[in-house]
Amino acid sequence: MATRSISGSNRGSRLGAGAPYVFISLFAVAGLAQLAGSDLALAVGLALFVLGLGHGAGDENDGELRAYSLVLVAAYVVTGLAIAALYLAWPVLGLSIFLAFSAWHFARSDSGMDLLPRLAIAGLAVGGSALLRPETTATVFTAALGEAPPALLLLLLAVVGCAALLAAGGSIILRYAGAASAGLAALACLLFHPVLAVGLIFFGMHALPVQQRQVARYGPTQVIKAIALPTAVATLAAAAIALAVWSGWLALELAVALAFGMATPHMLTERLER
Ligand SMILES: CC1=C(/C=C/C(C)=C/C=C/C(C)=C/C=O)C(C)(C)CCC1
Repeated sequence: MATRSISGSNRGSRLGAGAPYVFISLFAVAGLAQLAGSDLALAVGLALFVLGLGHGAGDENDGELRAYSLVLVAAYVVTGLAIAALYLAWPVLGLSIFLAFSAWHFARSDSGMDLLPRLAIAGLAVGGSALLRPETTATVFTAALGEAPPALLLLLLAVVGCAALLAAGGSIILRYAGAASAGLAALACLLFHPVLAVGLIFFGMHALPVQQRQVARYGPTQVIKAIALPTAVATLAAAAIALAVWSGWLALELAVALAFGMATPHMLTERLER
């Protein structure tokens, strides 16, 4: 599948590009969840986001992966809460900024893929569902925002999705490394509930390849030492938030604000050692 790199941009591991089998297995699980109904699709989609938390739980800078210091943890949480507050004050602006950061973050993710498929995957993650499943996407955004999203935002996302679809097609024709993944990302957006499609792209094409690269570069012991505690805390927090929303204790908008807020410092600080 990932047969050739013409850009020469693939340093080190090509796991992300060369592991479509992992992704195909995940895709099959997602397909079963989708067939079982939208509740399970949503649950599996959210679970995939939680499974990917570890890729950003360590402080990876200056060619090293270490545990976050207490000062950095405090700065991270304060920044995350400030962004969550911003999102609650201006949800549409907050969502737009979050999606823009996410696209940038996915596009530069060190997944062993060439640039065009990486751009395709990034564009599909934020705009693929708006293009291919517009009604469900509008419903999900309405629930997340607490208000209907502006038509202009949905249109812009669909345009991004369209460009990304073309980039995925181009990647396949030109047989870039990562083309198979880009094609599967497009298929996911077409076939799956938006949260499941984006969860699959996030975990299978971003978090997992990044984590695999970390293990290859620093060794499993170093990775576990750096990420175990924050991953456990973040996973417990995510489970507590999900439970609180499910039992009606926490408004969904607040949970989404916390999720977007806590993901943003990671996108801003991670240099991915390029
Ligand atoms: C488009 C779209 C979504 C986008 C989610 C994104 C873009 C998440 C990005 C997460 C990142 C980048 C985490 C850090 O590494 C939602 C909210 C699931 C709702 C359904 C449609």
